[in-house]
Amino acid sequence: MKIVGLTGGIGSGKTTVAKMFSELGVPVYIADVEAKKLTNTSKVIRRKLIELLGENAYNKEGLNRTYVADKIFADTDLLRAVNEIIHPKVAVHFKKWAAEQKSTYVIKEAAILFENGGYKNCDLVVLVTAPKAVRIKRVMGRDKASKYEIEQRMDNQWSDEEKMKLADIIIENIDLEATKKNVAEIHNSILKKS
Ligand SMILES: CC(C)(COP(=O)(O)OP(=O)(O)OC[C@H]1O[C@@H](n2cnc3c(N)ncnc32)[C@H](O)[C@@H]1O)[C@@H](O)C(=O)NCCC(=O)NCCS
Ligand SMILES: Nc1ncnc2c1ncn2[C@@H]1O[C@H](COP(=O)(O)OP(=O)(O)OP(=O)(O)O)[C@@H](O)[C@H]1O
Repeated sequence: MKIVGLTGGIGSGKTTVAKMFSELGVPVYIADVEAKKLTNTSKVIRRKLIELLGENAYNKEGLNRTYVADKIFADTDLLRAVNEIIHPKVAVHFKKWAAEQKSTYVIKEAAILFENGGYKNCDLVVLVTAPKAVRIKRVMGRDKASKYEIEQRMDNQWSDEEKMKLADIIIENIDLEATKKNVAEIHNSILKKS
């Protein structure tokens, strides 16, 4: 079974694209969603995050996302330390999940697949791109986040130019219908080569 990585910067549309693969019957693993679940279910992660960020890292609902985001996206060392706590656990969880799937290939969607080296465990990497200004507008519409908060996250992610050097396939996600057609073609091509 092949592992196809799917990545892209904040607001590029990778979750939208992941959904299109899912609609074609491909099992999709959304690393961000699973990472969030693990921050609330893993006692080890909880203990380490509290050690690193203080008691406020958690509240009654679980991970205090606003508090954590404010801290880590303004401090590269803290962000790296948080990634080092969470990402190895996600990698183990993904491996287990992938082993249970019965399909020619699976999609692993992750925002920072290149940045954390996760792409090395993929047979193929699909990169979703869109101009920065478009991405900012999309996320402002989706999350009610400020331009500053979005740019802070972008600064902690590689640029599209850097990612393009390592990607196998690039989807420029502007027009949704064109993207859907592109996804269907990529899907057929992966199936044909398998
Ligand atoms: C830091 C947290 C609490 C912020 O939560 P919040 O609801 O504000 O943002 P959300 O999770 O929806 O993320 C929105 C986007 O921010 C960017 N982003 C999130 N985490 C990271 C990261 N570690 N490094 C760079 N960019 C990131 C991504 O583009 C992501 O899609 C949350 O992202 C989290 O729990 N992160 C840990 C899991 C993780 O590392 N996920 C990212 C890739 S697997
Ligand atoms: N081609 C498109 N045209 C218009 N809106 C789009 C397009 N693609 C995605 N969107 C919208 O833009 C927003 C961001 O898309 P999506 O959540 O898929 O991005 P993402 O790359 O997963 O972002 P993040 O890294 O923040 O999780 C969503 O509200 C989505 O509906």
